[in-house]
Amino acid sequence: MAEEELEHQHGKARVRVARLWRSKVDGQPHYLVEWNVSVSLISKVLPAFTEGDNSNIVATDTIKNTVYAVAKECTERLSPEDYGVRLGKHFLTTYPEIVTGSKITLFEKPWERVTVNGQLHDHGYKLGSEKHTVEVVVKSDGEAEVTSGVSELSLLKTTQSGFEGFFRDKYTILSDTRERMLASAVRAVWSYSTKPADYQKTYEEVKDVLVTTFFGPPHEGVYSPSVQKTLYEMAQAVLARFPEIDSIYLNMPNIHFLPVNMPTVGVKLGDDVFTPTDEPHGTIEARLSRKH
Ligand SMILES: O=c1[nH]c(=O)c2[nH]c(=O)[nH]c2[nH]1
Repeated sequence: MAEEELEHQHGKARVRVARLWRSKVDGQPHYLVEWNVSVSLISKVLPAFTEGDNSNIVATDTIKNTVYAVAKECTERLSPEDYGVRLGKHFLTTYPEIVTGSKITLFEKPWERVTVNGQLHDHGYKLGSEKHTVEVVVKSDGEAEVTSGVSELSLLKTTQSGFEGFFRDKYTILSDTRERMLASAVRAVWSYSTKPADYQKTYEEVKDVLVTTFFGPPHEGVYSPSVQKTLYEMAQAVLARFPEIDSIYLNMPNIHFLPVNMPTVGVKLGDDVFTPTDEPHGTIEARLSRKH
């Protein structure tokens, strides 16, 4: 056989990790980052390719867990660059006989602290990605029926959320909790009984009422016992504030941030390292209308 050369690498791509730094002092803000991390290792595993000898493979599952474990070890807030350097070096120092190089690529999701009543919220975050949506239907009488809405209003709070006391049967695994992350990409659509003075201003104000009700006051927040209850309170707040709105539909996926649990390396369930997941997600929706 002709001489050959095999260049190879392996790793794990698109590991999503959310790192939450809870304040050491009560009543101080929480800091959250969400990173999407890919790792590729250059290592001495030629026999794995040529002979089926796996003995030197650092499993890609182990690589994924390392992303979480190193995030956990970062006890102080740090930049994605500093995290990347720490993670990349970790593989060379942990497996000096095997790993000869590492490449880390990552991006940070642009979660920003939300402003409520003119103040930065202690545990509320938002992605600046929402869209103002409109539907206009013109009937044969020439009248225009306008519905306004907002979509992709991505909100996340790092505490003041729980879910407990739900129906249990043999298929139920979920534990009760009074401490979890709550994230949603809110879609709202509302209709008017009378034309508002200013559609744009009403849109901004409805959005503000939705956001303020979701998060509660800037420091203490407000406890959410479920997405359902929070959705209802958001809809009620809009109808209470805007007499010209006669109905509002809210669609609030429950976007799960699953606590990572790796007791062997000190990563404890529900603590400060999470896997954000897009799918599957809970779907919770309702319409609240005034009774005429
Ligand atoms: O707020 C929630 N509502 C649910 O209906 C539900 N179901 C679930 O598994 N988690 C949650 N959370």
